[in-house]
Amino acid sequence: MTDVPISRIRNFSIIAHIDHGKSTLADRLLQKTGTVSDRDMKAQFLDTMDLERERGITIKLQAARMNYTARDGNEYVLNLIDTPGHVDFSYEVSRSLAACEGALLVVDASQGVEAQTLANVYLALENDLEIIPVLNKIDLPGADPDRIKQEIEEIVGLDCSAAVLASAKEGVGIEEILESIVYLVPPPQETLDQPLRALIFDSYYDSYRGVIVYFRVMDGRVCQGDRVRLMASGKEYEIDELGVLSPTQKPVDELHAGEVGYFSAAIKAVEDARVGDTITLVKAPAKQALPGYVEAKPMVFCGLFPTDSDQFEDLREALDKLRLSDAALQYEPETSSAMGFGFRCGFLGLLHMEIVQERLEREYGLDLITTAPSVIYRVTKINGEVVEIDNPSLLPPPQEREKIAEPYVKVEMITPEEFVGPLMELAQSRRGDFKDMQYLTQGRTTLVYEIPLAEVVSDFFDQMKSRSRGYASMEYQLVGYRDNALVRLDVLINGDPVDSLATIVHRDKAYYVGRALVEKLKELIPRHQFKIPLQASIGSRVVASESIPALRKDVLAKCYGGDISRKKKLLQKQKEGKKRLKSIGTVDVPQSAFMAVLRL
Ligand SMILES: Nc1nc2c(ncn2[C@@H]2O[C@H](COP(=O)(O)OP(=O)(O)OP(=O)(O)O)[C@@H](O)[C@H]2O)c(=O)[nH]1
Repeated sequence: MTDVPISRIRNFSIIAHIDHGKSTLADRLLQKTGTVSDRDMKAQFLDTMDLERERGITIKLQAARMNYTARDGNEYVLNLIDTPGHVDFSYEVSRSLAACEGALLVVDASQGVEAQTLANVYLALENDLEIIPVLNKIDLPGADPDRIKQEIEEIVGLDCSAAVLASAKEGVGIEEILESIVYLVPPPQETLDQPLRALIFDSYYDSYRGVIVYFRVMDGRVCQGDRVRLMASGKEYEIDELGVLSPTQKPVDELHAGEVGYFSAAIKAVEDARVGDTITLVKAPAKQALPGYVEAKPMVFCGLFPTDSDQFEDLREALDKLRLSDAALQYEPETSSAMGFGFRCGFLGLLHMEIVQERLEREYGLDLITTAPSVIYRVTKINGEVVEIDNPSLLPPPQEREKIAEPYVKVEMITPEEFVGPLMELAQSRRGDFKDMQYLTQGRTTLVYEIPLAEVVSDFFDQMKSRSRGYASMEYQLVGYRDNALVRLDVLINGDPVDSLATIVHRDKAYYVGRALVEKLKELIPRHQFKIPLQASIGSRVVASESIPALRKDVLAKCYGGDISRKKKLLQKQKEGKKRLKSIGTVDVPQSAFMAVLRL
């Protein structure tokens, strides 16, 4: 593949808000360049994971190499590097953008700029990319490209005179987009003579070949069979297979500066070849790694417990396997007096957490109880020691604590004007500090707040969507830690403290949260044959209490008459209903109770 001159290579990615048409556009580009024949065109080629397709979101980024003969008669190689569309994965987005010289900014011409779009445009600008605005969905009756152009110019400060009007669905404007990429996106730099440096922008685990690493060669060249070193991990490997993605894997002998490809090298787990790491040659190593490598750090934690304690080892195996393909997933064994043996797991964010839970249940057939998500608190003890706590039940007792700090995020929301009131109310009810408000075009507004992360990881996103009837979008980033008057709220069921229901809350909200929590639990825990007291307490002080009255439930009561098979069916049904219950002392508590604290 080295016959491609660097001047004819273009590396680009697509930035878009969810549903603005990124995948549809990528499909069209692959079709138009003949990279994928129409016959092979599976809808949305770039999203391969089942889960992604079902949820319609892009989680893992991938790449595709296209050959395009431009109007100037020359043949170009266009590498499309896909980016994940969710804030949890913004580090991966930034690395894939670092592998490009340009980006298509796809905006739905009937909807306009959204928070996610903005966040990714800023990442692209930080990486000095040439940005080409594309106004998609111009076939829609509500499309108003001129207004959206103006909006992009005002908000992003991007010249939209060369913006392309397109309909990915109907194949309009596709050639213009390809021509813009050729003419506007700069070619990679000529750095063939320098020692090899290649940037890993993605990797995935293949059970037969080990980890497959996707990379962009920044300097020098790499050949099949070369011995390479990953500069951050320090590990060395011999390349088994080197190739390009067209878009399926196709082996080649060599890749040089500017090119995008993959290699496999019997790498056992993705954590050995992390996104952002630099590949160099063992025999002629580069002096300095490429900038920007960071190890992804989990922000959200929760406990995962098998409903059936016999499944503990299965859960461990499943987590070990998932970890091979997900370097950001962290876990360690946790023992809870209420839930037994399980794992405390760390995730990049809420979506990441949901994806992992769903995969564990779906792909590994596990039946799990999940505790409410928590963040990392920084506790300064009286003796001056600072400890980080990701599990409320491990908070040192009050007499040992001097102060507790919690992480804050800057939340940026974009919303139609009429929802500004409800959204401000929401942010304030979540202890948010107002920072900024700006009017955009056409009655839309940006709202900026600093809010404790703990308040955002509960159902903030869902609330924002429901209060804005789905129209608002948001984005957040960590801004640091702040001391607050925080306390641990314990929950006692039938007199037993349930460690997995403990939460850390602001002192001013403790009474309210405690009250709401016991009321919710009363609703969620089924009646038993005895009365169950429910209490919320701070230390030994009970702040709220309720009780679930006793009930004698005889499912066979309705079944007078002697139909034995019907009786059996009812008993079986009752047994099934008991799955996903956890016995706390003598009380069966359903999964929903552990998440109750989220929905207060
Ligand atoms: N009318 C119209 N619909 C389009 C156009 N492009 C995409 N769509 C539709 O918009 C929806 C979202 O398109 P996708 O391509 O999945 O959007 P996406 O940006 O890839 O979404 P994520 O993968 O979730 O980030 C789909 O139902 C598409 O059929 C277009 O030009 N016109």
